[in-house]
Amino acid sequence: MARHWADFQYEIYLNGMTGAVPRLPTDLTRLEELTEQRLGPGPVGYVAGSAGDGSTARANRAALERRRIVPRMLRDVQERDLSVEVLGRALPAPLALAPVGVLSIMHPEAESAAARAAAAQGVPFILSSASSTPIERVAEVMGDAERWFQLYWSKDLEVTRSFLGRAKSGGFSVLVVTLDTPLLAWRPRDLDQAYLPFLHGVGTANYFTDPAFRAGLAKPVHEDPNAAVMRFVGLFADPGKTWPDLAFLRENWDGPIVLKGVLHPDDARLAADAGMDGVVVSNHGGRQVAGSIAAADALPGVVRAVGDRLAVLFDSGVRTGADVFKALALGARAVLLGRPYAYGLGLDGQAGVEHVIRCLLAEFDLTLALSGHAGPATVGPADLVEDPA
Ligand SMILES: Cc1cc2nc3c(=O)[nH]c(=O)nc-3n(C[C@H](O)[C@H](O)[C@H](O)COP(=O)(O)O)c2cc1C
Ligand SMILES: CCCCCCC(=O)C(=O)O
Repeated sequence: MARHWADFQYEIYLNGMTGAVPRLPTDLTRLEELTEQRLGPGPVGYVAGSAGDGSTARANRAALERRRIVPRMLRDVQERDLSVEVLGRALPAPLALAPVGVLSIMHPEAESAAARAAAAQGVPFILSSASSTPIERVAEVMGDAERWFQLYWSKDLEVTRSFLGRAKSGGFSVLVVTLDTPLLAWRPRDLDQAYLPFLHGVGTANYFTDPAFRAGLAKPVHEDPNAAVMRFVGLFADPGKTWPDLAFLRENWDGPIVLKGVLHPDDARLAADAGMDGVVVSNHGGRQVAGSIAAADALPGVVRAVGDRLAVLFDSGVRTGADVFKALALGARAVLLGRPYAYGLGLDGQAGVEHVIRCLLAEFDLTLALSGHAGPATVGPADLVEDPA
């Protein structure tokens, strides 16, 4: 019998009989405010902030909220199975943790704690190439759990080659290539505080320990940390890349490749034509193009264009189990979760991330059941209407 994620609610109520209440809120939309109270304004601003006037981040939420579920009754939802197949992998639920860089600003155990939490709950962890923890150290704590690697496609070919090799050796099986960050966007919340973690003593150890990255430095990182930071900022991405360049990645990675940050159906078609295996419909949580289309509004067009050729994943704005349901109804195979798990990490380390995963999936399980579905396979556009308001 498949795991019933909804049982978490009775675990909470039963614990309550001894007077215990959850350490963190079960409504994940409350985590941001709590993190803000507990951690300094710089780190929280970096995580919570977005591009320009914040309109894209707001639009992400509005596009999900505008769509309403129309529940169906009397459909035998006693036994439920949330598992899905994504890119040839059997996942216990349609969820993965999105790549989030420099997690040490949230918690000293950073990516290791988040990866342990994902592994404990059976959810894939997508390690950012801008992580505070080297690939190898994250791999060590993950046992044989599912792990994917996110690549910022560097200007330096040798650094890219080195990352691909290290990720492969560490058992990372899917490559997620982020396309929407060839430059860092205009982010007023960080600018007003003149705070960017990478320039404020929070190194990306993943780069700083990389042999190809270090080979380009005149002095060891500890002797000239500023030079290391400037080399990172100068090469982490490459605004000069174009679609034909994907051939290099296809030749140098033998597992599935997923392009993250696709919003236009034509870009999704180009991804399929380039031999990619999937796309993440995402606007980077509203952190890149202020004024861009909400990710949930872009999803149906991408699904129509390539849903039969590529695995279509989704992120940006997912905060509730109902959001996961809505993304699937719009055609996503699975969703990635960003900020909420970073807040969970900041508030309670590994336990906080596990709490976030369990709350989200319990609520998703209940949303499915209460809407008349025993699993993700039967969820579709007919389950949603657009709120006219
Ligand atoms: C603090 C922070 C750092 C991020 N770092 C990365 C990164 O290193 N690589 C990447 O592809 N996306 C990165 N993202 C974007 C996430 O992967 C994801 O697309 C986004 O957070 C989803 O939106 P949500 O936060 O509303 O769930 C980052 C997001 C945040 C909030
Ligand atoms: C100058 C390095 C920027 C890394 C971007 C990390 C990220 O994806 C985000 O902040 O969003």
